[in-house]
Amino acid sequence: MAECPIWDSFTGSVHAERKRCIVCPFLSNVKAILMIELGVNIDHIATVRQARRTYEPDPVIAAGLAEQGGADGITFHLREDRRHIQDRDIEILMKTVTVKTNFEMACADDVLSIACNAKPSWGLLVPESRQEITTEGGLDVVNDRGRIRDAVKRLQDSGILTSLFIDPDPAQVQASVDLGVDAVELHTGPYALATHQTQTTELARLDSAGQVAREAGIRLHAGHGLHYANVRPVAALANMIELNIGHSIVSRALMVGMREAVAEMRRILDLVRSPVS
Ligand SMILES: CC(=O)[C@@H](O)[C@H](O)COP(=O)(O)O
Ligand SMILES: NCC(=O)COP(=O)(O)O
Repeated sequence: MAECPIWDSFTGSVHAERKRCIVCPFLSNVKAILMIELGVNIDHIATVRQARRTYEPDPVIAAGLAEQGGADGITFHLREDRRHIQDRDIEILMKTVTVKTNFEMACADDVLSIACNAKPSWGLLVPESRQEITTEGGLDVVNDRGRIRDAVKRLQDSGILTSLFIDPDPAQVQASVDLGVDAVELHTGPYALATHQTQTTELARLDSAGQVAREAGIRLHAGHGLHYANVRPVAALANMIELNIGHSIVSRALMVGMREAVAEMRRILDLVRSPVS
């Protein structure tokens, strides 16, 4: 069977001839219509643990509970400052997670080396600065092509599917496509922070950026700041394949537990794509 985005997402393999394949775009469309993949980011389980520099709560256990709640993938961001996820977490997660692993990192030599050794399903390159409270924007692929291309190649040479965290800007999407990545993850922070009046505009930006990805036949992902009340319009965007959500799920998990918090988000996403919705 020729490997295609659907086959890729289940096996983590890459369809080398996707560019010329006439089946892939069709199957990718079918999959995007049928289901949204939920990547659960467990960073902020580790934030609580690091508040005391202790052993609990353990993001590894949270990942297992997230899987039981219906996560299609586990996302973790090994920051250069190690403010939350630790190298130890990566080592154990790679031995215990049974769904897709999505390793977020800056284009930095040390974390790239760790990722290439760990060999997660996906590597998501994100911008990073020590002073930021959280990720503030997307990668500037248009103006930083060389450094990003080198990081993408290192991951691809290790057999890792690659994605770039970018602002919803068609030029950034096209620059990402030109680097040969397997997906782009659109930064939904501005959408999440938008007022009722500007949210429609932000959604339109996400949709127009997503159109470039769709036409190029690469996977369309989104994340940052999504929560139970604002996720549906983003999930409903044409050909949206995967959402990565962390802070809001972990916040809900503090009240109802990780498994239930993930299951609640799963139910919302399934309603968005079910024929009855
Ligand atoms: C890129 C992104 O939005 C998240 O995946 C990121 O990992 C947020 O985590 P921080 O809270 O560490 O910025
Ligand atoms: N890449 C986005 C992600 O993994 C989760 O971001 P957030 O939901 O914690 O803001």
